[in-house]
Amino acid sequence: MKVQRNIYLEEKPLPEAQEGYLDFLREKGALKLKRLPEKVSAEAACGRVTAAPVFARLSHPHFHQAAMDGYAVKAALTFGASELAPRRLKLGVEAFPVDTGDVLPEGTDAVIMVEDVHQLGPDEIEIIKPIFPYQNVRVVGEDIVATEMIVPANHLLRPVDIGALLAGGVNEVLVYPRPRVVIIPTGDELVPSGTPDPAPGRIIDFNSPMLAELVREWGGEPVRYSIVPDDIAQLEEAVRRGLEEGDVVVLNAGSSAGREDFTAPVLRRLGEVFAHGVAIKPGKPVVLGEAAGKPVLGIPGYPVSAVLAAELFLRPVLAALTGQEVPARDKVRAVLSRRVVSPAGVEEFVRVKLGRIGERIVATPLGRGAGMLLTLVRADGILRVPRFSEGFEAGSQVEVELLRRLEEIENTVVVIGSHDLALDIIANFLRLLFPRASLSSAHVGSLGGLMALKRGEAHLAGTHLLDEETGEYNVPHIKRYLAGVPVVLVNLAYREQGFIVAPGNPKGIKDFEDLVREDVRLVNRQKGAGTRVLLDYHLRQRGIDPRRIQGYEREEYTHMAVAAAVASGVADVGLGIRAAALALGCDFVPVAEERYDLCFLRPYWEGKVGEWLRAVLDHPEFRQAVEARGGYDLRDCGRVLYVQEG
Ligand SMILES: Nc1nc2c(c(=O)[nH]1)N[C@H]1C(S)=C(S)[C@@H](COP(=O)(O)OP(=O)(O)OC[C@H]3O[C@@H](n4cnc5c(N)ncnc54)[C@H](O)[C@@H]3O)O[C@H]1N2
Ligand code: MOO
Repeated sequence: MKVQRNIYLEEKPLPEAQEGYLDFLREKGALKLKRLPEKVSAEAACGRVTAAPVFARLSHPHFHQAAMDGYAVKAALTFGASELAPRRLKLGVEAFPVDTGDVLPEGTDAVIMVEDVHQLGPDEIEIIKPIFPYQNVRVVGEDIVATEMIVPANHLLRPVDIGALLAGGVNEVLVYPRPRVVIIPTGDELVPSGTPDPAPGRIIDFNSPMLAELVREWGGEPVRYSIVPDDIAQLEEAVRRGLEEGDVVVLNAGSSAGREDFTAPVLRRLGEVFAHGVAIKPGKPVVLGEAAGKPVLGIPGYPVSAVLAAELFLRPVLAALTGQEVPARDKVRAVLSRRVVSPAGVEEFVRVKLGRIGERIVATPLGRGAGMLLTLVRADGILRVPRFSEGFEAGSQVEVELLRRLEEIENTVVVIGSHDLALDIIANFLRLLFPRASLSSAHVGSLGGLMALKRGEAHLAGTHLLDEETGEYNVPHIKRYLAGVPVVLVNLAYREQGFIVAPGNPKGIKDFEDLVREDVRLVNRQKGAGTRVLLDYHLRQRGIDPRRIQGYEREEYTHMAVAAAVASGVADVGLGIRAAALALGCDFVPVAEERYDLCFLRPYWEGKVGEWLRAVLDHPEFRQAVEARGGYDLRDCGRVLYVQEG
């Protein structure tokens, strides 16, 4: 393949970029470590990769060993023994007591198990069947024969390998040095991780520690440099030093097209750029190059892009430097719960949550932003949308690469619906009480949750939907939207809803009438959210036209997002729960008590999911933890409020 150079923010297809980069590095002699293999003690060699085959120095066992407790004998003496003609053997002359692992005494070649022997007296035993030569004996080299190869070159040493090396008398082993990866964080805005309260505009350098741990996980030795400002001369200096000290140099950020994105220019000065820009999302502006015979990579700054680009490009380089290949991830077939639209022309990596609902594994896409690291923390798998696809429809069968073991996914409780802080507390107690269980929650509003139940995409939904006609919570909506679906409705809590306002309530907001004031900006919840229904209900009762409210169109998906908008001054008021206001230091003006319930699909309430959740809801410490958040009343927590037949 012809190597293309110096193309600025091109969009190389992924397979071409991955294979092409390794070919490019190979041609440049940059896929070979410049440091020589080193000898390390076998005991400390786990996780290292052998640079040469390892041959046994000793046999194991290295002497004939008794394999059983009993008497060592010369087998020939026992031939012909039977019940009718028992054979007597003189102790210390013909038979010698031995224990498992003992050296076989001179002149003997078999061991009679102690169970097969009659002790006739202190000096004599009797047997009633013969024994064959080498029966119950571990002969020299039974396990390992001296000179035999224990492991080949390019072998990643595991605990069993270490055992075998030591058994074979090999105490030192020649391994590749761990590829030393110099990580250079760049950017004027960065402050070192651990900085307690970064000023606005300052960003904690959390990528370097994260990339360092990935490097370690992939068998490399990370070397973290301190933050380099956006200055081309200083960056060049850092890269030069990195090329001297390291086997691979990774620059983190400055890879895109911004005014201060110097990675590619520096690399062009010191070496060669193979690609700048790959048709992937996230991770597009990755820079792949070489300088001084060593791989140099520019990893984008957004954290999800950084992890993905490192996985796709750095990991294979580290593997190749020690003769390894990157293991493929396991895959699972899943049904997509929501539509995924993706731009054609790039291969997109969509993070998904997975859960088993009945017969199917359901995949729910998580947030797509390249800066949303928590989505990667919560992801169970990655759905790849191919380059020339525009995405997948809801309900389609897709293949998902697993980030967690399938067993964990089988034990995941899937909650979809309205957001409540108590769900996080449930997740925590679930883990404490049942270590193999976990809870995954997606926030799509109360109505969205009921619809997800109807489609069989969750075990349960969190819901607080007020019926405007009857003033009753949840049951009328369940009858309307889940007719014919067997469900069990269980109370989680009553909670206070009210106005979340800035500390001290500077705008003096007391009632819904205040929302139409000119100096008041609202932050709203999305349509279908129970809190939105509550707001609209009160507005209608008072005959207030929502169009008169500033910010009515501005929608957020969680109570915490509403509180954050108020706390940051983007809005003056939002309707939400007291706990969210307290959590972000806002003030709270209560307006209503509402009922927040959990609606289970009945088979899951009756199965292990219900068993787990009943244990959590009944747990006194769980109740205390929820009440401590403020604004919750758990008087009916765990009570079944409504059962619907199928
Ligand atoms: N005009 C264009 N702008 C951008 C493009 C583009 O193609 N044209 N690509 C976008 C994409 S996609 C990505 S990804 C980013 C990549 O940006 P850079 O690699 O140049 O990184 P920065 O701009 O310096 O930072 C982006 C972002 O990441 C944060 N960051 C950087 N380093 C760290 C670190 N060590 N720890 C934590 N966070 C870090 C940084 O503060 C920014 O928020 O460019 C888009 N723009
Ligand atoms: O492609 Mo960038 O890497 O999405 O955020």
